[in-house]
Amino acid sequence: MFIIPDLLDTAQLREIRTLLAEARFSDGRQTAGPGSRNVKNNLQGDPSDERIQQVQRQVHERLTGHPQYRILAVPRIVRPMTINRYDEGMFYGDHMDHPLLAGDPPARGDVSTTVFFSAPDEYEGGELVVNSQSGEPRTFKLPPGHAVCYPAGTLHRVNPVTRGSRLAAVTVAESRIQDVTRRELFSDVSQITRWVQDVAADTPQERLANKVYNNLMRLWCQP
Ligand SMILES: O=C(O)CCC(=O)C(=O)O
Ligand SMILES: [Fe+2]
Repeated sequence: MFIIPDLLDTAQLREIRTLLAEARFSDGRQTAGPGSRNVKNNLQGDPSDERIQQVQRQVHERLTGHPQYRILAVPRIVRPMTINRYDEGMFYGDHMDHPLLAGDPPARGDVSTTVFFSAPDEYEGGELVVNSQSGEPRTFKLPPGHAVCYPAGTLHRVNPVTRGSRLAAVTVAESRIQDVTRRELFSDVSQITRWVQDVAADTPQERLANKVYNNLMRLWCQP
């Protein structure tokens, strides 16, 4: 699980909020699977609305190009963003994101992401609660523009919003490395390799670090 601070800057957030103020939203239950239909009560941006498409594209581009996301999620396929809105009384109860993502190309769900658009003081409730591997749940109510990524196989929920409205974008990605422990180890190795490349360019140590990194990639990464 990791946080990407300031994935979106103030100007982008302002533009997104302006677009979403006018955009069409429809009942999120329409896209819920059988396992989550009864616990889902939110609104989703209508993907046929040009304003929604613009927000989807902008956030997707920022996320998929972000160095921290690339290193930590090792994404292969990142699904289009879904724009979620929770007005007063809305929530999304405990559920898991679907392991197989329909679409072209089909993908496996490995890493889920929420990008927060609303400031924490604009709404009450609405926390994203993610059950971690150890069973101790973690609660997120992040500043606008921040993102949180967590393994798609963890149970999570959005608490009922009791005042105001909560806007966020979510997506699920297939990682080049399915196993979460390997993914973390690979991210660590890629970070230390970059550091060695910086401080010890053209040394046997750099060549060794590159070798380990490349061979781990060959061993674990799906092309
Ligand atoms: O809005 C969120 O933060 C997460 C929503 C969610 O879990 C989902 O759309 O699958
Ligand atoms: Fe979810």
